[in-house]
Order: sequence, then C-alpha cells, then structure tokens
Amino acid sequence: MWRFLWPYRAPLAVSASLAVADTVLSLARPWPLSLAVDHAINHRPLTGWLWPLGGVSGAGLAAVAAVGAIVLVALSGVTGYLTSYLSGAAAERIGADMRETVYKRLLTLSPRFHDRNRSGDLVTRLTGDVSRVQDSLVAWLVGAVPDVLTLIGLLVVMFMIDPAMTVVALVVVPPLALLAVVRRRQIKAAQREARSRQGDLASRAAETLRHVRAVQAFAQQEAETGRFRRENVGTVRASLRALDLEARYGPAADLLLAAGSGLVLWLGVVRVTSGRMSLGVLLVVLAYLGSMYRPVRSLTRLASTLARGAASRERLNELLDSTEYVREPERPVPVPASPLTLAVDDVSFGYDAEHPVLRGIDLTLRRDEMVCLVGATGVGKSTLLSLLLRLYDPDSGAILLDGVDLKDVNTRPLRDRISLVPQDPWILDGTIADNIAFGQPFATREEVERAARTALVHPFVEALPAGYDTVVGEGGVMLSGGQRRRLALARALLRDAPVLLLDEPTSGLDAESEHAVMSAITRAAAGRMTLVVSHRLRVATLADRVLVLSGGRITEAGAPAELVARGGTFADWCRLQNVDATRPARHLMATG
Ligand SMILES: Nc1ncnc2c1ncn2[C@@H]1O[C@H](COP(=O)(O)OP(=O)(O)OP(=O)(O)O)[C@@H](O)[C@H]1O
Repeated sequence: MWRFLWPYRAPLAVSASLAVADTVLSLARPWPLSLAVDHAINHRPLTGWLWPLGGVSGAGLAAVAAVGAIVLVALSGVTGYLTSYLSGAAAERIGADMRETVYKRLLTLSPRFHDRNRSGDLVTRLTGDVSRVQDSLVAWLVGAVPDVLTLIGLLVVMFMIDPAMTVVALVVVPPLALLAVVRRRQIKAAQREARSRQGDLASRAAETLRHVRAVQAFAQQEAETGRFRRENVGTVRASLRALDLEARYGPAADLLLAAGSGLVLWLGVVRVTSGRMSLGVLLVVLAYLGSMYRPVRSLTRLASTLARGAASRERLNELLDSTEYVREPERPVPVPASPLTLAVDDVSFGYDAEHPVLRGIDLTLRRDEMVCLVGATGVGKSTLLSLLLRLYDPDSGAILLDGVDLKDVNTRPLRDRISLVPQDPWILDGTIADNIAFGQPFATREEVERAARTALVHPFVEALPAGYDTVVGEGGVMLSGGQRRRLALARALLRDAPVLLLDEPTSGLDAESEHAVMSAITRAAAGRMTLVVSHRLRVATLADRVLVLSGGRITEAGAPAELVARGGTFADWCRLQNVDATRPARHLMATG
C-alpha cells in the first residue's frame, strides 16, 4: 500500500506538520485555566514566562486567560481544518489511484482467474473495499497521527508536572493495548467474512439482473427473491457479528480509562490537601488527563475502522498480488507485421490437469486460406481459439506465427494481429459506431461505415432513426441476435488484422442473413488467414480445408469435397444438415 501513499508525500507531510502544530495548541489549551485559578483568583506570583503580566490586575489576568483560550481554540480550528482537508483530499486521490490500479489488474488477470471469481464480488472489491481502505487511511491520517502526537505531547508535559501521577495514569495502557490487539484480530476476521458475504450478494444480484428476462420468462421472481433474501440475511448476520465485536470494545476500553482517572483523581486530591500541589495545577493535570483519554479512546475506536480497512486491504492484495496472468516474455521477439502462417504444433491443453480438452492438435493456417473447424458441442473448438489469442498457454506443444512461438512475443502486438468474432458477441452500452470502433477507437466514420457495409450492418442501421449514433443499451439489448452477430463481425473487420478468427459466425441467423454473412466473411477473408469454428456446416463449404475435432483430436482433415467423398463423420453431418459440401461456395460468394 505504500506505493499508493508515496506520490502524495508532500500534502501528507504538510498535514502531518499541521497535526504537530495542532498538538502543541491543544497542549497549551488548559493553561489559561491555570492562569485564571492560580494567579487571577489565588493571586500567586507570576514567575517564569508569565513575568510580563506582573503588573496586571486580577480582572485583567482573567481577561487575558479568556482571550488566550479563545485564540487557542481559533488557531486549533484552522490547523484542524487544514489537516482534515489536506489528508482527506490526499486519501480521496489515493483511493482513485487504487481503484484504477485494481481495475487495470482485473483486466490483466487471465480468464482462469475470472473463471474462478464472480464478477459481482470483484466489483465489490473495486468499489466497496477500496473505499474502506481509503476510510482507514483517512482515519490514520486525520485520527491516528494527531492522536498519537497529542498523546506523546501530553505525556511529556504531564511527566514534567508530576511524574508519579503520570505513571499512575499510564497503568491502564498495557491492558488497553492488549484489548486493542485481541479485538482488532477478531474484528478483522469478522469483517472479512462480512465483506465476502457482501461480495457474494452483489454477484448474485448482478447475475440475476443480467438475466432478468430468463427470470421473468420462467416466472422465477419469487424464488430468486427468496434466494436473495436468504443470502441477504446471511450478510446481515455476518455484519452484525462484526458490529457486536466493535460495540463491546468501546465500553470495555471506557471502563479501563475510568479506573485510571479515578486513581489519578485520588492521588491529586491527596497532594492538594497535603499542600504538595496547587489546585490550578491539579485542574491542569485533570484537564490533561481528560485530553489524554480522548485520543486513547478515539484510538481504541479507530482500531475498529483500521480492522475493517485491514480486512478490505487483504481482499485487494489478493488481486494486486495475484500472479495469474499470461506471462509476458523477458526478451520479447517482434511479432511479424504481416505473417504468412499460423501453426499449431502438437498442442495439448486442459482447464484442469484431470480433464484434457485438446490432445496433440496440429494445424497450419496460411495467408489467403480459410480453414473451418467443426466438431460436436463442448469438444474444444472455442478453447483452441482462446489458445491462438494466448488467453491461455498450451500445456504442451507450441503455437507459432511465422515460426515465432507465441510465448516469445508480447500479448498486445500479438492480439493486434488478430481479429475475433466471439461466439457470444459482446456489445457494450454505447452507440453502434462506438461498438464497431471498439477495437479501433481512432477509426474515421468512413472506415466504420465501410466495415458496417461489408458485415451487412449498414442496411439495418440505415433504418434506425439515429443511424450509427443509436444507443444499443447494456449488452446490446435493443438489437436482435443476428444484428449483434453482424455488429461483432463489423468490429472484427475494422481491425484489419491478418488473422481472422470467427466463432460460430452464422449461428442464430435465418437463411437469408446466413447467406449474407457468409458472403461478408468471404470478402473479409481475402488476403487473410481465417479460421472459422462452426456447427453449421453450410459455412464449412466456404473453407479451403475442413478439420473435424473429436475427442480432443483432429480426426479428419481435407477439402470439404474430399471429406464428403471419404464418407466419414463430416460426410454424415453434411447429410444430416442437408448441406452439399461437394461444391465449394467461396468462389460463388466472392463474385456475389
Ligand atoms: N473456462 C472454463 N473452465 C473450465 N472448463 C471449461 C471452460 N471453458 C470451457 N470448458 C470446458 O471445455 C470443454 C470445451 O469447451 P469449448 O467451449 O471449447 O467447446 P466448443 O467446442 O467451443 O463448444 P460449443 O460448440 O458448444 O461452443 C467443454 O467441456 C467445457 O465444459
């Protein structure tokens, strides 16, 4: 966490200095009282630093004491304001930096990490936990630092006035410290549990709201509300446990402090009555004691805030310290600017060690070639695309772009060479133009429109009142499935990358749209390496080669007509889907 504090060392140092000034002012605050009691009322001689007031009358001394008290409070107000504002502003900025760092890290962490963690919980960490750490920072700066300084100052002055009484007042400190340490540990554990419950609750709410249509279609509102209620109650219970620990802590600390005050009062009265201490000094000592116990008490209360912050800090550190991201090479090799081949060489991969998904896959993709990977659902087709994008690294084997292993290049330039049309076209809540330009933010409107025309987005956009500036809603809710798919295709085309990966590009389209998208793909594939993954075998008729993936291996490979002639699985599937793969469609599509 120190790296977040370091850039704000100047304002933090200024506010710490002001806190010292505030401490000095608060140490001076009881002295006007002593001046009034011992000198204005009891007419004790004015010695030491009070000699300039030698000739002043009793009433005059009382007025000096009153004005002094007001000036001290006013100055203290100014330093207090500046300390609060400067440290609070620094904490806000530190919080913003922290949020940005956590967000950046979340975007870097590999899909493996995101597969394990629920997005609602991650959002809770990004917002709620960062705020709590920020609160604890403010508490440190505005609370702990001035309190500790005040305490040290008070102890020094009290020790100078009366060492024995100071030692008596300090008797309660060791049990208080023990109480703080034990309670802090318990509160932190309870707060961690509460935060994790809150994260789960946010995840459930986010997931349900994202799929609210399904919830309504299956009439599950009641059931979902019930499930939410149970988790909500669990969250409240966890928070109450933490609250209970925090609430018990205050009175226990107060009791210890009261015991200390009682002892000092008794000793002070004995000393005043035996003439070893003036009443004014006793009043100052008691005022100091009150002032001393205030920071001690607020420090004990602070322990709860800090424990809460510590629990959140642990949750953030889990993200910041996570090493679950695709490693960038130490000495990266440049990525070929316009590669000619993409080769998968004996690649095996599984999401976990026990369940291999791909075993010994070999495939080569050449420029201006379209390869179609077909296979049953869940066989690992999309997984292979993820490996080509280096979202995961293969367990064995290598993927080579013009002979360069993907592990030896930086991910950013590698992904710049690849355009992906994902199976589930991801649409963000913005305009159609924003969505098309997502991977190419500086594209001109002409370039956006050109990609939109190729991907057959233009015809339906023209019919919309705001055209390319139409806002499509969260997840593209205002578009049909087919429109979303075409939008994703336009986005991929705009990137103008040498490698084009298409995951089920024609699923969910009617025959006419399928034909149109196939013709768009044909035009987009010109001069590129294109790998299409599909169930729909009509799209396979576009390909130069078809690969059949079965049981994690490639079991058939060849031109579509060749595979039909061989009479294997592909031929059977073509028969089932009523597709004639003996006539290559790519040439027909390209010529319109
Ligand atoms: N993130 C993941 N974590 C664990 N297992 C996964 C993950 N993604 C996919 N799988 C599993 O890996 C296997 C291959 O999944 P993949 O999505 O690659 O199949 P697919 O051939 O693309 O299927 P479909 O045609 O239905 O899209 C499946 O058994 C799936 O359950």
